[in-house]
Amino acid sequence: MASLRKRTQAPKPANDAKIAPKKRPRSKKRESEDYSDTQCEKCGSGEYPSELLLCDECDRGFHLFCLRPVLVAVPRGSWFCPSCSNQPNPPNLTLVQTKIVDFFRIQRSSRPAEKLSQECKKKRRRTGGLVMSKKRRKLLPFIPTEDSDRRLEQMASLATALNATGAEFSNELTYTSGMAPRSANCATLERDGMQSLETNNVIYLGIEPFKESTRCPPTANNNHPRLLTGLCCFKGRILKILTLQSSNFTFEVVEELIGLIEIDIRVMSKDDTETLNLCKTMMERGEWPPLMVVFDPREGFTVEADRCIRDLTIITEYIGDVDFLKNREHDDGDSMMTLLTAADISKSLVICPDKRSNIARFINGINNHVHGGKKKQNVKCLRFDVNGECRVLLIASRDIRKGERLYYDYNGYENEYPTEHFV
Ligand SMILES: C[S@@+](CC[C@H](N)C(=O)[O-])C[C@H]1O[C@@H](n2cnc3c(N)ncnc32)[C@H](O)[C@@H]1O
Repeated sequence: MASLRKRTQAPKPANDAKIAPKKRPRSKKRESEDYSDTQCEKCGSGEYPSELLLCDECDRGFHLFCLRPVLVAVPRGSWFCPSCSNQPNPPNLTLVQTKIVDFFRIQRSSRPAEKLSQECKKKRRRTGGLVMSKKRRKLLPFIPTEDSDRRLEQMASLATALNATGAEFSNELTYTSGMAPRSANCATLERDGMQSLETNNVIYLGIEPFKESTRCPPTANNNHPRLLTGLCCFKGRILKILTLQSSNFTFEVVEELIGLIEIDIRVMSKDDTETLNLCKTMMERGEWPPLMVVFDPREGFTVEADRCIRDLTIITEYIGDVDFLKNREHDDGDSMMTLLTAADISKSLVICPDKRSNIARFINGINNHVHGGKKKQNVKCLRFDVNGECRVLLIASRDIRKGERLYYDYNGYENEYPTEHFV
């Protein structure tokens, strides 16, 4: 089975075996040839042969990690090196802006865009300014750039990146025949419990050990059947709940979660759902998040903040075709995202943004293997239960300066996504 390289915030599925990338399988006529002395054209070394990729045209070798941008998996099908492929590098970043409105299917609204901006600011005022305990902080809507010409440039940059990668724009998860139906996206199936935007559950990830059966903590919502399994915090300790009986409020702790050093405190409420909907409505009307897609020779496409963005601001939802994980075991896409990790692995879902997507798939990842990699992180990837369906959001995890590049951790609880060669 090919290695399934996907970004995920969920624990690694039990049957998802990790296999190092293999040397590219050669076509039959080359079967007899000896490649043992192949060297990488970039670094000149023949080391790490399992990461050496051979060009199907010139037969020269390239380490996956020496390519720019870095390749994280051996591509399926033919692969041509930079000189044999016709792809310009960097790609041409010009796009006729008159087509932008059609490209993004912007609605010509009877309600002026400024009105939405005001609504958005009013909402921020309600939550901003106050000194609140961290667990009461709410998600914030993004604030679009005021200059409409600049917004067009932002949209053009995304349209260009989407065109270059052959993807169509979409701002909603898509359910296509032959893939997972919408009914498969059922948050109750989530193995580790989801946070509901409808409830007030507080999820903490921490480092303290704990092992015993105990009374249900007040933070767990006993009326909520979705939380029969999940994580919760009790007196500062992190518990993974196996059973939660609403009659006597007891639960069994199956696992202590040690080593999840990220302290993550979120209160989800109806307000957050409203905020998410506001962001979507703004985008439908051309009130765009202040983000610019740029091309970097080392990182490929990457996303920059085009104005300052405050901590906890919704940056974007992760969008693409929803499919069963089992259908994607041989997919070499580097942008697959976990949507649902079900106890029954055949029901687990992923988001595949290769055909339809938005700006989320161009946001780059931190290097999990270098000291200071985490410092670059300014975005968090969070999964939510929104009205019974799983959704993935990218949210600012601190204040972000104008011009700063956005990065998040492609690996949640495991290090399945290979980031060791990331800048
Ligand atoms: C989800 S895509 C992100 C967008 C991508 N840069 C592109 O051009 O389409 C993930 C891929 O981006 C590249 N990438 C992401 N983060 C990176 C980093 N910090 N350094 C170098 N390459 C990175 C890797 O090639 C990875 O396979």
